[in-house]
Amino acid sequence: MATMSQSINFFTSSSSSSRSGTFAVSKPSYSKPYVFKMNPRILEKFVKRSMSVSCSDPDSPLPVLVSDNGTSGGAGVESVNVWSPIAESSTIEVDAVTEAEMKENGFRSTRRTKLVCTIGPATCGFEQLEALAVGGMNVARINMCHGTREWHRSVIERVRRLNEEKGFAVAIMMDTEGSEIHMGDLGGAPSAKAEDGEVWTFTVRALESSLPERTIHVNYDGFAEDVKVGDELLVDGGMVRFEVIEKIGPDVKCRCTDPGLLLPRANLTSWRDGSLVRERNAMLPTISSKDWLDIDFGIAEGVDFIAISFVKSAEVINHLKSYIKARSRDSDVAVIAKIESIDSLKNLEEIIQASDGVMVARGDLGAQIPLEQVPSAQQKIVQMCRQLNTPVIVASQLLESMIEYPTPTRAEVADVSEAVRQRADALMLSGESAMGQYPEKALAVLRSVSLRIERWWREEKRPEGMELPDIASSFADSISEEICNSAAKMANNLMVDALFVYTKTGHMASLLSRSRPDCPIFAFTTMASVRRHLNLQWGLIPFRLNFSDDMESNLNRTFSLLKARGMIKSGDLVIAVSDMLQSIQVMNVP
Ligand SMILES: Nc1ncnc2c1ncn2[C@@H]1O[C@H](COP(=O)(O)OP(=O)(O)OP(=O)(O)O)[C@@H](O)[C@H]1O
Ligand SMILES: CC(=O)C(=O)O
Ligand SMILES: [K+]
Ligand SMILES: [Mg+2]
Repeated sequence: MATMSQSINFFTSSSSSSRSGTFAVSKPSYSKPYVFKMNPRILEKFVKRSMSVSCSDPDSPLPVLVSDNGTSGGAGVESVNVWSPIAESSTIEVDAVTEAEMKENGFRSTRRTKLVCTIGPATCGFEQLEALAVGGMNVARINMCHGTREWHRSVIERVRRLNEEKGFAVAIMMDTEGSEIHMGDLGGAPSAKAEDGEVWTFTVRALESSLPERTIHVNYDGFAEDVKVGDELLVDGGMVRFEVIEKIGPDVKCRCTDPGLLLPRANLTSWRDGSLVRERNAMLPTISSKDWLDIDFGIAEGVDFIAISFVKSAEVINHLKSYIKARSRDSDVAVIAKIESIDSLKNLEEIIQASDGVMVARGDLGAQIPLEQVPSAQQKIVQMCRQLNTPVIVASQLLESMIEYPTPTRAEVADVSEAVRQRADALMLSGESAMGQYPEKALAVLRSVSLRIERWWREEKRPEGMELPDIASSFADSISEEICNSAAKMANNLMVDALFVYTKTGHMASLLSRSRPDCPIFAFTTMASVRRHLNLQWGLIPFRLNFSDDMESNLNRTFSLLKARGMIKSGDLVIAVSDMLQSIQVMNVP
């Protein structure tokens, strides 16, 4: 350790409410601030005189007590910058990766598109999760179709620990299984190959012992009654195809017409005369009894998002939202509607209105509508979500080949680019990160393609071309909406460096994000859970910060905190808005 010779500067602020005698210290190379405690009387004196103190004296008046790694510092510690003479709970929280990125490349070039990773056997260890967080994962998704309760709990626990220990704000999304019709788990085999012309039996029979050869269990009891001879049976939306040739009680004999690999629990759909068969299977509940148990589990574990598979109407979303409220009054679990059925496309607007977020679940969607209709459906959903201010995730097969290979195909890169160009809030990895061979590489591809396309968009100064309708439902909301629309427009016209928003609920931040401004949006919020929710939304850099109703002092404090950590500099032009004050402030960082 270097000997101590540099000075400590106190940045005082008029509103410093808690001169409790604890203040935080940071040095650029430490990811976490050091926290020192000192005699409140002495601190008060420093604060009053706004003075610089030299710590070179071993008998310095600073009785330094603790640092973040538990060792006690003291007069012998390395030189440090004291950036806030206030309680440690009032420091600013942002993850080390964002901070480092902002310092290195400037915050203008931070990534705007958010990234969701499905966690599975390839990524469930603590180090693997950390590598994903470092690689830019904003949301970790667990799919209740796979894995045990204990497994899910351990993943949630590790993500939580990662956030606590490393300062990330990775949100957790729990995805329900839904009443989809799928195959059994192939008796433990990782896959099975179906060859052209082979006859396979799909059965609803409860099989006690191991499965006979070329026999697949189907989870839906009505399967054998719903299908007819001549129907086409699609596995995973057409990865493998069969023709139904005979029905014998609970057994359905099928001949393979398109060979391929059958994966455990793969989804099944049947088609008749070019359309999806909708018999009794259309009556299955959106939320099954197993899903309700999983939802209870998710609420109890405090996940940030619950994604509902095969949503048909807004009703189920509203039903779940009131259930969540009833279960836990101050729960803020957000509900994501997965658009992956024909019915959801019919009721798209009401579903988007009712939901806190939407997922374009192209995997199953492509099994329910002809594949060539998926791109236009995606574009329509993304646009409508933006208009109604609902965050939207584009999911499935973005980099499918990277499950096996370390580089993506050109077509996959073009697909990712298109989703970024449509300005979706987030992109999602499924098998690529859950069970693929190159999860980190796949994430790196999403990251670099997003950054490149976003920059291209800004450099080309592409006109927005989207009218944003008024969405406010009250006069107060209208004011917020007008302020955010105008602030975003001003930010573009004045070419400001950043938008700042101080928001307790996150609503103002989402309204700014909706405008997709050229500059990044620094969203300051008091609650860690709001910070995690904002991590799903386009262009937001969420910070946790305790702030007051006094905007002037909030701004001064934020400037000091961010300047001291090298995240902004004097002269940067900023526009600030807040929940508390109905105004737009434009200023240079002092
Ligand atoms: N928890 C898990 N345990 C084991 N394998 C998993 C797990 N999560 C995902 N996988 C594997 O990764 C693949 C892709 O994951 P993904 O979540 O996209 O599932 P999916 O089965 O395609 O269903 P969905 O339509 O719900 O997305 C799965 O088919 C499965 O093989
Ligand atoms: C993600 C998902 O559920 C799908 O694409 O079907
Ligand atoms: K699912
Ligand atoms: Mg699906």
